[in-house]
Amino acid sequence: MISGTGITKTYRRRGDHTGAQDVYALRGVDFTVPKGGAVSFIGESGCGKTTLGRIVAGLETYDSGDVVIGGVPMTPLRPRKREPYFRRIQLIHQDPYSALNPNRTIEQTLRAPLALRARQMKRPGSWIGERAEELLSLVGIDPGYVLPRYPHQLSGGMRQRVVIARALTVDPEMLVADESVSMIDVSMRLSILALLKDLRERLGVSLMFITHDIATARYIGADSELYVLYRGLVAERGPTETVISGPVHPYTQALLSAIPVLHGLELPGPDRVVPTEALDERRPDTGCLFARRCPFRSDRCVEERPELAHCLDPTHEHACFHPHRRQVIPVERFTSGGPDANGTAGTAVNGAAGAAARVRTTA
Ligand SMILES: Nc1ncnc2c1ncn2[C@@H]1O[C@H](COP(=O)(O)OP(=O)(O)OP(=O)(O)O)[C@@H](O)[C@H]1O
Repeated sequence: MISGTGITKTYRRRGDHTGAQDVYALRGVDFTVPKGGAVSFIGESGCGKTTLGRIVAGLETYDSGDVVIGGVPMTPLRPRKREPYFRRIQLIHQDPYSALNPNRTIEQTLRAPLALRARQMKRPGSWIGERAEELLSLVGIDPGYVLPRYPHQLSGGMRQRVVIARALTVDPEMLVADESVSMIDVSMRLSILALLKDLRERLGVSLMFITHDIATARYIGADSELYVLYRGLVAERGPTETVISGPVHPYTQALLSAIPVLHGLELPGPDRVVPTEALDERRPDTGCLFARRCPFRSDRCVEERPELAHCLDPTHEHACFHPHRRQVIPVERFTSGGPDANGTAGTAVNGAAGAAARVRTTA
């Protein structure tokens, strides 16, 4: 199990004309990824998703809180002692092209980490080549074709599979997929998501999915958990289907209503939620961070910050003083008819969101 408690991260910037600049990227995030489980983090740009993923993968420092890997808290450990733990968590970058060294063939790319692994596991040299082929087959590409080639000779989808194969060289406990399908051709997206889902089932590897796309979060597993991040805090969390079908926090409702195939919230209606705001993360706001955009705002929201609290279902939590339960009515087809602009695979992925197409007030 991998968890985080109270993780905060503030980027210190040198001041511009407005003075001192601290950017509050994470303001105290708790999460748990069970062994073999899948957890998605969604939220709009700048809410801290990537920062959290990088912290969990050991690639970014944090100010306070802790990351606990297999029961071992990382904060008290010296950086060198943390390394073997963080190696169990592998980040899959959103851009498979920049993630691979253009001057190395795929064989060279895989050999380096596998040689290290062979030493750790006391395997003979012949194991390295065999394992490289095995891993490429596992991610669904022909080793004979791919091994001698350079990244630029492969399609984006193939490159992303190579990146996943490289992540698997260390036998990770968890993969952190940060918008891992956002930069590849839409026709390949669904197959990469299917691959990650398949790896979870076959290898028991946990998945931490970072995305702005609720449909991607939904696709990755019916048993997964969804965390909705807003300005560095968890606004709502719970089983993915529960959150999508009964969003409680007004921000989650606004996110759902923003999906193009949705009809929007009937009450209060997306027009009553201020849809965008030039986020200024340099202000240490008091009260609820969503208050300025929220149609349900009260004086208490402005003065006091809501903590996560249980909904009726104890696995479902929200940070709102005025939770309004709404229910999503699944629809079978797009009402607009025909595939969307994303093409066939995009339709399939977004089709999952299409099922969450109407939201109505139940309480
Ligand atoms: N290296 C950095 N220096 C200063 N500020 C940073 C740095 N990295 C991120 N930030 C700021 O921290 C906040 C959170 O950024 P982060 O990239 O984690 O958000 P995100 O939700 O992943 O956004 P996106 O979906 O656009 O990638 C943003 O306000 C961002 O501008």
